[in-house]
Amino acid sequence: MSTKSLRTLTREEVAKWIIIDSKVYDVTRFKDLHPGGAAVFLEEETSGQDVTEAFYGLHLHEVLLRPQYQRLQIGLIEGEEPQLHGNLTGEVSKVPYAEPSWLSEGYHSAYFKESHRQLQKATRILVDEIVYPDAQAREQDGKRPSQSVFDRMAEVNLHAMRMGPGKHLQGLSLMNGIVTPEETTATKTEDGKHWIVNGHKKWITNGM
Ligand code: HEM
Repeated sequence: MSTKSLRTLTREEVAKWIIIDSKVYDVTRFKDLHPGGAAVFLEEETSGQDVTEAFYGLHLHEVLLRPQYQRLQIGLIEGEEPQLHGNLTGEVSKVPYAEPSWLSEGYHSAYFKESHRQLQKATRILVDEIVYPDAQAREQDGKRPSQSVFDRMAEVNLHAMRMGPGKHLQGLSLMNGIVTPEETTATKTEDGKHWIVNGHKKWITNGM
């Protein structure tokens, strides 16, 4: 007979485990705190079962990424790999209408060029990697956003860009040089009758 000491489990305990995308969660203690009620975990088709479909029908993937729920995971089903991932860093969401149309696949815009896409992507990476994790952690401890987040935003001159176009952008490297601030000049012709405008006009009220 094997001498390996095994943990003794009650049938009730095992029934409190559920599988979501190959990950095993122990919801014994959590069940009474569950916003959707404890009853869902006691049903025959939930307790001890693979509830991936039911879970994703009622929750966002992000729920499982919250630290207090990550802690509920006690294991992984042998030989299986989780298949469902949230948004990858910097990627555009594939959820219909979750993104502005100019970012969606197959959409061509007369206004947005490659440089706009590069700026959008770099900004999203910064938000995904620096801003979002800090926001989640501050949500937990109730403290103010970390100074390091503001510093990283300032490094790429994000604060300056958020103030819109203007002189304050002159000479700055924006988002590590992805965007170059343009200077528009207006000089009078020699006869003083006309203006010569150099640069790009981005907005024309009433199209006039
Ligand atoms: C580890 C497992 C689970 C966790 C961490 C969890 C967490 C949560 C959270 C945080 C909410 C609040 C709403 C939200 O933020 O989305 C919620 C709501 C809910 N959950 Fe769960 N849940 C789990 C499993 C399940 C399962 C297996 C079912 C059913 C089969 C279920 C059914 C519901 C229902 C019915 C609601 C209420 C939805 C509403 O009011 O619109 N949950 N759950």
